[in-house]
Amino acid sequence: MATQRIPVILVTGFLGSGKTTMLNHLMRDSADTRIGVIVNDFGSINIDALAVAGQVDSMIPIENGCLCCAADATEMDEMLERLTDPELRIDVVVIEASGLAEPQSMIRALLSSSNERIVYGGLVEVVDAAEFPDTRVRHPELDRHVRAADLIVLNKTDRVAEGERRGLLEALQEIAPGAPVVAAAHGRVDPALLFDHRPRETTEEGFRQLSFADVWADEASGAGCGDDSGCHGHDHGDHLHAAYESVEFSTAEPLHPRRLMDFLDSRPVGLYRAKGFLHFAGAGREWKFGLHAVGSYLRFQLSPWERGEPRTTQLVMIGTGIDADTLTKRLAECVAAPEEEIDETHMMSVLRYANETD
Ligand SMILES: Nc1nc2c(ncn2[C@@H]2O[C@H](COP(=O)(O)OP(=O)(O)OP(=O)(O)O)[C@@H](O)[C@H]2O)c(=O)[nH]1
Repeated sequence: MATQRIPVILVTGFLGSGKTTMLNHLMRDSADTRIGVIVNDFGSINIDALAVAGQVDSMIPIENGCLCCAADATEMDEMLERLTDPELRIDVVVIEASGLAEPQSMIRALLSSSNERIVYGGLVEVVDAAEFPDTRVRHPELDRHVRAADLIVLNKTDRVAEGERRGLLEALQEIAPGAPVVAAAHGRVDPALLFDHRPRETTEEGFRQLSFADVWADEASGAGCGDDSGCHGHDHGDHLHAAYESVEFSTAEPLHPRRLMDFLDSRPVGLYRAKGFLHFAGAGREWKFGLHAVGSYLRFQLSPWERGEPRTTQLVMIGTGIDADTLTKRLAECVAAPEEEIDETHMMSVLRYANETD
């Protein structure tokens, strides 16, 4: 009897669009499905892996670099080999790409995989409804990413008015005619949209998966990677991540809430994305503050520290033209001195941005 192949679904989308949030939702809503996850983060501290840990059946984190460039077919195969080990009984594999990944390169690596236990399950592109119009101006190549998608998730619709939402849906239809688009808030999409995906079939609605030939055609038009990193066709100049850099900061010393807020309020324009966990001194010390900044958006998600969990601050900042030394120095200045008195009023500016967990 032929064994069922395991679908491998790619989740892409620009920095902070809501990929991890959607992944966590899928985990929570698919208790009957065993999901294997590959999480790729841009930076050596894998915040996304920390954010989905504990909810998945098996996970391989990949840090420090972009999977779309690191992964030639062999490397991707090694990761999939581990996740599709029959003993793990995984039903579906989801790869969360970094927010700067090149979808076509990843599709190509999957389509050329020699792993006979898998089948390419399609590309889901998450679009940030609040940021997309501006991001698209800065990065016109995002249109190409949207066109590569088998399913487009217009996320964060809670952050835009009804008229804007309609305009965005129309814009996405124009970019990718016929592609299915689903509007969502907090990544809450029906898991059946992903797992019952049949991207190899063409339907009347024009739902169609990119073929290997399409991907190579994109290569020829300049959408792929350079040869020197296991990619083919041209250089990395037009990859989103070519223009971006990441800076990491960690410390076991607690932070002063007001100084940290001063830092965030005056963060450099080029610093588009910041994420991680914060450990504050004083009134906030019992809480772990998840930090998310996307463009001008800022949110903290509070959760209690787990028993025995080391209380540390771990931050990843991603942007263009950011100066690592300056950022590191400014963050080091946010560390609270032992003799400093920190009371509840110092926490007020932080708590204004606090949210319940998604
Ligand atoms: N208001 C609102 N916030 C959202 C929604 N989806 C995600 N967020 C928030 O947006 C921030 C970024 O979400 P993530 O899921 O980490 O985004 P990501 O695409 O995984 O980010 P990167 O991996 O850095 O590219 C977090 O603060 C989320 O809580 C949404 O639909 N509405």
